[in-house]
Amino acid sequence: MVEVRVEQLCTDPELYIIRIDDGKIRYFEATWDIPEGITYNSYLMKLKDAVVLFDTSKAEYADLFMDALKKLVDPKEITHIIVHHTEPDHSGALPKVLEENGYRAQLIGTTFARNLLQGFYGDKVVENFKVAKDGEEMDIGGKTFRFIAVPWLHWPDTMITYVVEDRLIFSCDAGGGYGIPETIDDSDEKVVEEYLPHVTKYIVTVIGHYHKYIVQNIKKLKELGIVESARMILPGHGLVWRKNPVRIFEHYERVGAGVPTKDKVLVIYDSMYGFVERRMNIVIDELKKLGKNPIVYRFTDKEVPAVSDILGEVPDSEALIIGASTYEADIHPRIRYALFEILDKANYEKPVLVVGAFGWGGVAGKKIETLISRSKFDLVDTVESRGMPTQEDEERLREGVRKLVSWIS
Ligand SMILES: Cc1cc2nc3c(=O)[nH]c(=O)nc-3n(C[C@H](O)[C@H](O)[C@H](O)COP(=O)(O)O)c2cc1C
Repeated sequence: MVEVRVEQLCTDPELYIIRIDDGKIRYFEATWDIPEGITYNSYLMKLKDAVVLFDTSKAEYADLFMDALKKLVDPKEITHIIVHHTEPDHSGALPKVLEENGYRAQLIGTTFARNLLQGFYGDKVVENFKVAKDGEEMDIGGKTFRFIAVPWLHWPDTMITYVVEDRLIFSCDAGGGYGIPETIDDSDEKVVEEYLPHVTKYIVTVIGHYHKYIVQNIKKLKELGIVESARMILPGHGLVWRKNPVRIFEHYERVGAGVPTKDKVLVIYDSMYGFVERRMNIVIDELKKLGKNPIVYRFTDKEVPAVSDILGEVPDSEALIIGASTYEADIHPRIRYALFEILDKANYEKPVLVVGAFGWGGVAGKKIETLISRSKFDLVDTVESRGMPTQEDEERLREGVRKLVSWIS
């Protein structure tokens, strides 16, 4: 189901959110399973002699968006449209808004944003585009709007807006998450607790490839002194942060840095006929004996977990154990894909134990070893053997887990 929510966030300045709750989407960016859905947040600020729109929505929901917008303002009255990020989940409805606005509004964004919009929607859309330089300030409707570039959060075009007098941070993708929270803001702790894992999953799947920029850009914002004193952080997805605005960026920092949750070990494996699974049961048993908390994802002939969920588990794991069978002289395809995405999106300095099973010649273990050695992960050991695990295999597997655990502590 798709719904639109419009709420006034504050009276001074007069600020509204237009939130499209997309419960229809299944695969964000045509890749990431999100049964939890997503919201696209746009904001409207009415000032003395200016009406400012911050981002829009997806093209698919342009009519829904326009109907909601028209309840707040005549589109012709919009004087400025701030484009923080041009990915079409935020810019898709822009051509429609401009059409109904009669192309009167000035667009504000980075040079990259200008070029991307032109590529997506043509020349007319960028006819009245003002390029904002990093740190540049503009007086709009009697308020100081400061534009701060945050490249790679999540594209090269991305910037945030800080409204100086009101200490408001419009952060677009930075500070966003998957899910359709019941509330608009972070006032309900239960809602926040349920939402934060969706934020982690969003960070890894969407921005994970650039996760070093998360830490860098949030450091930059902190050094500018705008985070600690922010009255609200208003992202392009998910909750608005006003009870505790710093919390969302602290969460982003923790995910970006891969800060572990004590004792959490992520265990991923495939098993076609149960041989890898027998090994993983030994591994899980040993982990539990050592007081660890294994979080297990298995690919079998009955279960196929979403890789997006697996990715969301990586940043706060202390370590990973990957089990794979050899499949046509390669890594089993499900683990190959999951591993490829982990190494691309969730590449952290964390120890890894590799477990393998084969029929006639082990290849998966060696291939995983090579991939791990080229990543930030640290290979602790590879325990690979043929068919049914023997007593000796069991001892090697338990020893491998002990090595992994001593690596963590
Ligand atoms: C389609 C298929 C391809 C396989 N390819 C290989 C291979 O190239 N080399 C090999 O040593 N074993 C191969 N095997 C055997 C498996 O690696 C072996 O049976 C392993 O123990 C499977 O563990 P599992 O039942 O937990 O998946 C293959 C098995 C299947 C079903």
